[in-house]
Amino acid sequence: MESLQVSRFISCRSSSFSSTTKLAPSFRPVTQVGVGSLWRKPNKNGCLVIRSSTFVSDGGSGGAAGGSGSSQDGSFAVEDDQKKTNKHINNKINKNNIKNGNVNQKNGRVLGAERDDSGSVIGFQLLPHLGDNEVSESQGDVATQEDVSSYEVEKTEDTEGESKAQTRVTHSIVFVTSEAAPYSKTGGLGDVCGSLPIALAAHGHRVMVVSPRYQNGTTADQKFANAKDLGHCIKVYCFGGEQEVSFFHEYREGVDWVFVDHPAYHRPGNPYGDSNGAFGDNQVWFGIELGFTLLSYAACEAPLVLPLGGFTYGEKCLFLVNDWHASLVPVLLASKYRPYGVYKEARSILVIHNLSHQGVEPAATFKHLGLPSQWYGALGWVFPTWARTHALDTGEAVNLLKGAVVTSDRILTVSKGYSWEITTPEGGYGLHELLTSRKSVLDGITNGIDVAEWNPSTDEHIAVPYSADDLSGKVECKMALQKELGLPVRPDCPLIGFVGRLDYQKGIDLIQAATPEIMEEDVQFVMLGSGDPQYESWMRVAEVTYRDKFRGWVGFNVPISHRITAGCDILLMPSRFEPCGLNQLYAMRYGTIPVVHATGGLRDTVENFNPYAEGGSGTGTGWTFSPLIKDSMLAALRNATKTYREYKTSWEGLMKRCMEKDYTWENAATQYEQVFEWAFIDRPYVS
Ligand SMILES: Nc1ncnc2c1ncn2[C@@H]1O[C@H](COP(=O)(O)OP(=O)(O)O[C@H]2O[C@H](CO)[C@@H](O)[C@H](O)[C@H]2O)[C@@H](O)[C@H]1O
Repeated sequence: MESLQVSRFISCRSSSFSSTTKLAPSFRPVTQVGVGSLWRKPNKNGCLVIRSSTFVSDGGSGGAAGGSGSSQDGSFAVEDDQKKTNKHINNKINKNNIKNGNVNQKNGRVLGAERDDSGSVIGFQLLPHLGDNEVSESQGDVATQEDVSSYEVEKTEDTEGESKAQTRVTHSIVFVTSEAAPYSKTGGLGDVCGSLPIALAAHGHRVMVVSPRYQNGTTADQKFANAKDLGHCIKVYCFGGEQEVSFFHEYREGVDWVFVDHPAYHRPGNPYGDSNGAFGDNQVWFGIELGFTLLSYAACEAPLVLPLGGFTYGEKCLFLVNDWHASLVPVLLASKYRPYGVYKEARSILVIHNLSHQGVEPAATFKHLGLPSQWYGALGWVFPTWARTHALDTGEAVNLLKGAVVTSDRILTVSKGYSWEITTPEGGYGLHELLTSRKSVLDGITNGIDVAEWNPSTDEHIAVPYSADDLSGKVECKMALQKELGLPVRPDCPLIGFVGRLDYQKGIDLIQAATPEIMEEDVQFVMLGSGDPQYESWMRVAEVTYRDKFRGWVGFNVPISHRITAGCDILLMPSRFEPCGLNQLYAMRYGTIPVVHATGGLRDTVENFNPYAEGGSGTGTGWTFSPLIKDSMLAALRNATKTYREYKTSWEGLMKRCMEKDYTWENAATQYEQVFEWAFIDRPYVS
């Protein structure tokens, strides 16, 4: 089971549930979430009551899922309150329509909300009917966004130069992720969840990102300094007890960054492990399952209970569920919300950044997740016989990612190539048949990059700025890097780089095997990475062995990653599989030529160099090699270094073509929007 990076032997705790729904007496509002957790709002007595009367209890454990029979308790109060709220909003909109001369509201459309500087909604834009240019404005009370349809008017010019209004549907989007740059990035997932939300917000969507508030006692804690405690708690019943979770919030670049706070996120190390390795593997620390279970629960409640900028996101939202850490979200929607009339119109999209991590736990973990027992099948997973530890091992497990595969409305991967690979036995890590069964809702969208952060003409981390029009600064960046790393300063010597996690996925073993032969050439090689201690040690040894040619920087260092990207001539990525890959995109933007294994997103984004095309001026942006063996990698590297040395004009053409590629998030965000539309056209997959 080396390739399937799952842990199988995590200790479990007992669970108890409660459907207590009373508002805590303290100032901090506390919402309790257990079996039967539903959207609720205070009734006249200040109690939080839930819609289905069956679920209202006065505390204690054992609240069971039941039918939706009526009673004389608070459930009707909620419905009444809800109707009143809607009526109030409708009245408000009508009044403003009349005030603004738009009396024909019946045929009208409510457009996007208007916000003040802090992000609070201060009014809604109304359009009398689709295609009409007239837009009136209203000042409304705060409300949930679902109370209004979300449309935006864009003024565009048609071919005759006349301006005309177009409508664009906007959504309330909730990203759920274990990491987001700049707060908690450890890899590409953090990059994507730090940038895509901003790009979507710029398109007019209301966007929230829910991720943990990690505190590990280092200066990294400061990254959360601007996030303020919202003073709102929820209680979740899982892992054998009542877990109190609170929320912090920062509004930045048009996005609501919501951080879930709980002691499970307060410990040394990164989100997935400490110096002893990944938490799941060392069997010592169990907080990772608890932490990510709470993340999903909190993310489901956040749109309902957090009045961000004055009003909640409401039920009609779109959850973007990133990887296994957030995979309980669609399961919770299907098992604990929709059966009771909540989130009926919400949709969820599973975004797979890396299928090799699935969140697989012993079957006994299921009872700690707080899910109704009949939902075991959604998560249940059986290891193939060869992967079992002994003759009596039944191989039974729960697989969180599988839960999302079978309950989310759509599935996305981060490149088209990878979306196909995961439906094959080689790339599907045991889920290929399930993924194939959902092929009609499976798409791939290539990641974008943050072109502001990764811009060689403005990058503050590099020695000298440069651009495709003036490449002179690049060689100075190279010399500065050689100097900084204590390598001989040789501007003409090909400098090869690697940046990334030191992981089986990234083909470090191949680099290790090929290094003696690479070092026979007149080249220099720089590696930056952290991860598997075995590879970290090897890098240290290689640095000593090849003192004038090799540098291995062990650690996670963003400024150095920029300097390597700018200073190297060639970036090596022999990834075993690569869902998208960001470093080759950064490299291309910096005129650093990628040499990559032809897999997944690498094959989609790097075009093999053809010196004879276009009448000899050449096409392509790098070298792709296959199969993944040492000799084919070495051959590709030799082609690259030979071109660098002997065909300067071709090399410059390669650099310029790379630098002119468009990998902005703008492009990707537009494709995401198309998938959002498809998600809302279909009925919820599990309703
Ligand atoms: N030691 C170090 N110091 C500084 N920076 C470092 C670093 N190690 C890695 N990084 C940075 O972390 C990011 C890694 O991104 P990748 O896309 O290459 O890989 P990752 O496998 O983490 O992501 C997964 O998710 C992403 C996003 O979808 C997919 O592109 C990818 O294929 C998939 O495996 C880059 O920004 C890189 O510069």
